[in-house]
This record gives sequence, C-alpha cells and structure tokens, in this order.
Amino acid sequence: MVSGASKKKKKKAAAALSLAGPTSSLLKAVYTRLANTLHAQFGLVLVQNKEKGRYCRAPPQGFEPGRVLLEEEAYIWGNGHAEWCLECDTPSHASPACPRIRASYPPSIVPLLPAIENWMMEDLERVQSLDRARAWIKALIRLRAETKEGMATAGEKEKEGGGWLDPLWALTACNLEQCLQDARKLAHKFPRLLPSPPSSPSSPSAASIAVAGRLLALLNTNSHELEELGPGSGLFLHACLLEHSCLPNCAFATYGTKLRLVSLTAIPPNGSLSIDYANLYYSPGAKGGREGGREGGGRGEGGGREWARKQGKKGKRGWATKTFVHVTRSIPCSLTLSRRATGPPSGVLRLFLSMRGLPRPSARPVPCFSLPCLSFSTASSLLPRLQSPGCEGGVVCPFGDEEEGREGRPHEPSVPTRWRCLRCMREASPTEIAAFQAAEEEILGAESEDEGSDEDEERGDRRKEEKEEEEGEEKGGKEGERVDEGKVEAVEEEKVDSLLRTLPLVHPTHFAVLNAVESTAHRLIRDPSSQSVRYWERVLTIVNEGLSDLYPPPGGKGYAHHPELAILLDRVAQVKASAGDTEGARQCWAAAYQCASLLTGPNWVPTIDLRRLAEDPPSTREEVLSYYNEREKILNQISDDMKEEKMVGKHSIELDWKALKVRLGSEESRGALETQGMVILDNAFGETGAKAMREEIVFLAERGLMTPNQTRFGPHEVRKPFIWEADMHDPLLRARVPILGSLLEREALTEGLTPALPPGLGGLRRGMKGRALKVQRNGGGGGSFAWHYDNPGKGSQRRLTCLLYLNPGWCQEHGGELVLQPFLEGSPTVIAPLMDRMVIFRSDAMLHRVMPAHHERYCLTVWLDGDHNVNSERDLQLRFSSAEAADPEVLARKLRFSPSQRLVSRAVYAEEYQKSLRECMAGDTPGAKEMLAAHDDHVQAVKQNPAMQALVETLRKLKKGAGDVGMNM
Ligand SMILES: O=C(O)CCC(=O)C(=O)O
Ligand SMILES: [Fe+2]
Repeated sequence: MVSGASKKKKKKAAAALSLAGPTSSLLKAVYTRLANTLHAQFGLVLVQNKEKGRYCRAPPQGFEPGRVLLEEEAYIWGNGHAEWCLECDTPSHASPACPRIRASYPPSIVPLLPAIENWMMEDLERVQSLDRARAWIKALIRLRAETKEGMATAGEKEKEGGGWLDPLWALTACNLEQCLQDARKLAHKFPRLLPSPPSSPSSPSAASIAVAGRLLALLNTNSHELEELGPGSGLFLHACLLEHSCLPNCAFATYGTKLRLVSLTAIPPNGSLSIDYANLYYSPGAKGGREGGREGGGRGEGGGREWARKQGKKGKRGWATKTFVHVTRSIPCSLTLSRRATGPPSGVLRLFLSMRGLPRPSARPVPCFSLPCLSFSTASSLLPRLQSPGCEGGVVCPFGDEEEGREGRPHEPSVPTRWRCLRCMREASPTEIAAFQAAEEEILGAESEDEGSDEDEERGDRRKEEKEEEEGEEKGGKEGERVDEGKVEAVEEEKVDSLLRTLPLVHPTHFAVLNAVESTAHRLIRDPSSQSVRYWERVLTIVNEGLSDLYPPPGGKGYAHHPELAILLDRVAQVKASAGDTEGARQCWAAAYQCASLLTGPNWVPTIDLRRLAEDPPSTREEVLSYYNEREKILNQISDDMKEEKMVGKHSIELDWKALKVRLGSEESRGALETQGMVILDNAFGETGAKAMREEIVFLAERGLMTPNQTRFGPHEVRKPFIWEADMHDPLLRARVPILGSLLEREALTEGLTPALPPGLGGLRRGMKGRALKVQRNGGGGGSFAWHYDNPGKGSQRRLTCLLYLNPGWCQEHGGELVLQPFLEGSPTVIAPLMDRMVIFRSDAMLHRVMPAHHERYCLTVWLDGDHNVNSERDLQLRFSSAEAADPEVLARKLRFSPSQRLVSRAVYAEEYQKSLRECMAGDTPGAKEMLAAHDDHVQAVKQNPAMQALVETLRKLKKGAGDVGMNM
C-alpha cells in the first residue's frame, strides 16, 4: 500500500525526469557519463566549448590515420523494410505478428502499427521515411514504459545510472517547433502512443507531447544512415557528438546496427574529430551549391536526408552518412583550405601553406591562367590568356569566406568569396570568380540538359536502376532502352569534353566534370560493355585524383585514403566483371579491400566480403547480379562465421617440424649465420602448412584479435601506422589458432637452431619462457619499421630472431621488404617477404628495417632467448686496444658481429635512421616528432663525448654503400 504523500513525491520526481525535460543535475550526470565512457572505452575527450558547442577531441598523443577510434551499437534504430518487424528486423514476420512486440507493446497499439507508420510518413512533415517513423514509435513506447516506471522508481533510477531516456537529453535537437507540431498531431490521432494519466488515456499532457516532439527532433538531428536496414537509421550516443567539417578528419563505416569511426588523416594531439554530415566527399553539392547549411547552431534535419539518399547511397557498402543535413539555403562550401588560412597577407599564407604541406586543391579547382595586371569583363575575354598561362600548372581554389564567424556558428560551411592560386598565391578578381562560376554552371547545365529539368527525379531513377542492377531485380523491356541510353551517353561525353576544351575554366578534376561523367556512367551501368567500363574508370580516376589531394594515399601509392574509393572500386569491379573482365574486376576488388581494410580494420563484415570477392570474383554479369542479390545473406554468413569461431580445429594438420629441424641445424645454416649473420630458408613449412598458418592470421585479423602496434621509444609510447600485432603468449589466443600456437609451444625451433649458433654464443633457452611469438599484420598503406635491433640492450635476453613470411603472390609493387644491414658491411641485403620464407639472424647484432608495404603483409616473428651470456657487460661497452683503434679495418671487423655496435649504430647511420623513422611514422603521425627528436638527442649525446665522436667519424667513413639497395633476395 503506497501512502498518498509518497505517491505525490514520486509523481513529482517522474515529471522532473521524463516529461518536463531534464533537471540540471540529471543533465550534468548524463554528460559526465557520456564523457567517461568516451574516455574510458575509446580514449576520446568530450569538450564543452562556449563557441563551438560540444565536440570530441583526440587525447594528447593524437591519432594516426586509419585508426579505429570508436565502435558502438545503435542506441535506437529504425529499419526500412516495410514487411519486416520493427523490433527484430527479420523477414519472417511483420510487426503486429511478432510475439516480442505483443509482449511489450500496448495491446491497443500493436494491430495499428502499420497504419501508424503510414500515417506518420504521409501526414507528418518531420517524418519522411519508414525507418524514422519506426525509430520514433520505439522511442515513444520506451517513453510510455519509462514514465510509468519512473513514477515508481525515479529515485532509484538516478542511483543506478539513469533510465533509458536519460542520455538522450544530452543531444542536440533541431527544428523543435516543427517536431512539436507533429507530436501534437500524433497526440490527436493516436493518443495512446503517448504517456498519459491512467484516468484519461486519450488525452496526453502537454508535457508528454513536448517530450515526444523532442524525441523526434533529436532522432532527426542525430541519426546515421544504416544501409543494411533497408536502409534504416540509427542513433549512436557517442558517435553523434562529433562536429561537422567539409574536410573531415574521420569517417564512419556501418554494418547492421553497428558503427565504426576511423581516422582519415593523422589527428594532431588534442585535435578535434570531425565528420562530414552530408557525406559530400567530393562534390560541393548539386548545381554548384553545397547544400550543407545547418540550423539551430547544431544540426539541421529533414530535406538533406532524402537528398543524401537520392545521391545513390543504396548499394554502397555501409559507409554512413549523417542523415539529416537540412537544406536551408544553397551554400557552396569552400571545401578547401583550413579556414585559418583566411585573412593573413599572402606572405604569411604562403608560409602557412608550406608549413602544413599544402597546397591542397579543393573539389572546385580551376586552372590559374591570370597575369596580375589583367582586367576581365567576360569569360570569353579570358580565353586567349589560357594559351599562355601566367602561372603554369597553378590551381585556383575557393577558400575562406566572409560569412565566417556568423554569430554562434563559427564552424559552419559558408560561401567562399575568395579564390586564390595555390601556386602563385594571386587572388582572383570578382570578374574572374564570376567567370569560373559561369563555367561551372555551364558544365553542370550540360550534364542536366539531357536529364530533363527535374534532377531529383532523375537521381531517383538512377538509384532505382542501380538498385535493380545490384539487386538483380531486372524487369522486362530493358533491352530496347539500353540502346537509347547508349546514344545519350555518347552525346554527353562529347559535350563535356568539348566544353572542357573550349571553356577550360575548370580543372579536369572539378566536381562539375565528375558529375557529368558520373551521371553518364550511372546510366550505362546496365550495359555491361567496354564502354561502360571506360566511363567508370574515368570516374575512378577523377575521384581518386581529387581525393588524393585531400586525403593522400598512405605511403603515397595507390588510392586516396577515403571510403568513397572503396565504394567506387567495388562498383567498378562489378562493372568490369559484368563486362567479362574478370582479372580487372579482381584487381579492383583487391584494391577496394585494401582501401576498406585500412579504414575499418580487417575485422569488419563488409570489408571481409570485399576480400572474399577479390579471392573468388564472380565472372559473369549473372554471377555479379546473383552475388549482390544474395549479399545480405552473404554478409550474415560472414557475421555468423565470426561469431562461431570457426577456426578452432579447422586444420588438424601437424607442421613438418622434422624436416625443418634438420635444415635449421645443418652445416649450411651454421655457416650462413656465422659468416653472413643471416639464414634464409625458403619453403620452410611447405605449402599446406604455410597456407594454414596464413589462414589463422587472417582469422585473428578478422576477429579483431590483433591490436595496433605499440612501440616504446625512450619515454614515448608510439604507434606505427597500419601495423597490427598479437602476442601469442596468451593461451586463449593460442587455443583459437592452434597451428600458430604450436610455433611457440614446440621446442623444434629452439632445438633446431641450437647447433647453428656460432661458437661462443652458448645455447638457447628451452621452454616457452625462453621464446616469444608475435603475429604481425601490416595493412599496407605504407606501414613500415624503422632501423632497429630486436635486442637493443639490457633487459632483453633475445639471441635469435626467426621471421616467417606468409604472403603469396608478393610482387615488387607490394613493397614491405626486410632489409638487413650487417654493421659497416657494404650495402644492405633486401629480402622479399615471400610465402613460407624464413629469415634468421642475431637479435643483438643485426641492424634491420622493413620497407613501406603497399599491400597487406603478414609476418610471424619468433624470438629465441639465449641460455646465458646475452648482453654481458662486455656487450654493453665499447672496448678496443690502441692497435685496433689505429686500424679502422680491424675495428670494423671486430664490431661486425659484436653487439657493442648498438652503442654507436645510431650515430654512424644517423641519416638512415632518420629517414626510416620518417617513413615509418608517415608525415605528421602522432609521436613522429618525438621519435625524431629522441633520435637526434641520442646522436647528439654520443657526439658530446669527444672519444666517441672521433670513433663515430672513423666508422662513418668505413660504412659503405649506406642507403644503397644491395643484394636482392
Ligand atoms: O616484419 C618484419 O619483417 C620484421 C619485423 C621486425 O623487425 C620486428 O618486429 O622487430
Ligand atoms: Fe625487428
């Protein structure tokens, strides 16, 4: 029996929590919880800034590109499959028939669900799709339940860390007023969907209507598109806290109801994380106006969602867009230099650009053709000048804006009012700008002329075609149309190219050109011919060139570091396979996989799918259609495989240890180790064994069981970009990959190599404690290791390093060679990381590095400890007699196999170390500066000592062929 007084109290508490909006203490608690989770789970920092509002920033160590920064499940989602249940998203039953729905939804509502959804989409201004209607319905059901519960347990809720609705209060909600109107209509039409007092269930209070309106507004403002859900959309509590940028440093990948955030560029220490809400990656928007305006100082909603969809999102591989961007006005975003580049005089700008490694052309580049003293009146009067450009090769781009800093919206995309050549720095005159814009208009006009005036409708058609293409829903009567389409294309390409010739006021990578070629390519998608392949290749080239300027390919090779490239490569692969070019298709899928895996990590279902396509590509149009038709099933299968841990016991093979042992301990190995300091053994385990080991590493990578490399460098903890590792000392890990596990568990390597050790080195330590096994995946993208010793000194007992490479089909373009530099000894030995190749050398006396890899690369490293005498006092000092000192050749011979070389190698090979460190930490990767500084400090410290300095100078003269590429193996 509840007393009247306590009833009243609880009622009041519930009102404060759920209906009248959050109390300030609740809000504070919610923020703190979000910030704590972000920090504890992902190492991200939530900032509340008066000017910028709320945003997320990197920790003090920053992030390297291609890093998975965050992964989370949708807090609430809505699917777009009309016939499927809104809670289980399965085709087996519709919502009203679902036992789960019947158990938890109000009985008066269940049968009405389809009608409510339809009504919402048709009659409510702010509900524009099924998934949004469904997400809102779900939220309202929770609101009802929670309001009821809240009345009984408000106090407890606060203690426990809050109710389901609470975190939502921390999110921005735009267009509240319109959403409130929709909520009012809903309260009138379906009152039972909203919480209301038990006494009058069909008259929801104003407070509950306000909350319902707010829920819709925040769903609209914060949701991300979820492609596999129909497409649907989801609200991600943490991911939605990121700010917008037209040149974002992060991108999303989604799969099912999961989202992953990855860094597109190196993110400086404490740098803020941004995404492009509109996902306009390359185009400043339709008809030259970027429709990226936002309302309410935060995020808009509504039209942009549909607009984004009409861009042909369907069929893309789960890279999310924010789904809301409201089209408030046509705003051409400068999509170019940092806003900070605005304003300063050109000298300062030049310095700024050079410091930042810019210039970076935008999506709207025009060639620089001008001479400073010209005045122009029309575009045509510019043309003669084009033949002798005043600034050869210069590219003029829009940058900055005058509207910047509009009150309360300092970071909003805005109108670029200034254009500047990134080469000669000259700023374009208003007349020139008008001419550029007229040329843009003309090309965009050329593109849309044939499409009829309703561009949106056309886009919708294109999307439909694409859908049919990719889902194999071919209808009759297509053959005849195809011929017509072919005609249209030919005219169009000609038109665009001739415009480019006669009106070369835009650059060939300008988005207007892309739009034109892309629309042609889209229309040809059903025509599996070499002609459509050619169009798609042209699209690929333009996008890659444009994006490569903004997101340079990691390691400088291949495709831009951007999700759009993975999507595009996948599409080009489909077109190629359909046209019968199986090998071309395979290469595109392989490139798509490479690109995607750098951005999602390998353990992401759609990325694994790309790998499988590359390994076993469909080879006819029918196969392509049926594959993509079945794609949902295939992805589910991959996902199930991942859950089921299929690898355990998959291979019951035993590695052939016996044969290997004999080869390891042979006279030949012993001789090679003694005289050359290294052993190279090809076909170490044989084809079956090597293949099985490779599969196990792939398994580890795909399950997310490998972690980003972590390297201690003096006082610094740094990460080598693109390198993932797993330490096999973990018995649980070994149990999942038993063959790899046996490399650590078995004594064979230790026993085999003991007789190969040069005299005086003692033996090897037996047992697992005397060994370590590191599994390494290099994602490509330029991942490398700088010069180093595996045993850098005291504390390490490592005697021998055994590397095993598992890269079938390696070729020179893949890079990633191991380079060994016997101290002072001629030029280094370059070793290709071939499948089943084993390389053995002394951990404490072999300077080595790994060249940047441009292709995925797998390597196992086994370190074998010595049984005694590793890093003895003598090894850690430099001692030589005066006779030795007098004869540098003698000195060199002495140091050649001596671990003492480690004391001076950094100073002797100073430049090589520095260069390799730069390569390894690619550009401005966090920690790079510190590593380089620590290296310089070390070299300086050695030079402080006059005796050492003299020795170093002598040795530097002795080193031969430094930096050369020597013997190739
Ligand atoms: O990846 C390789 O080839 C060697 C890696 C290496 O040198 C190391 O992990 O210490
Ligand atoms: Fe190493």
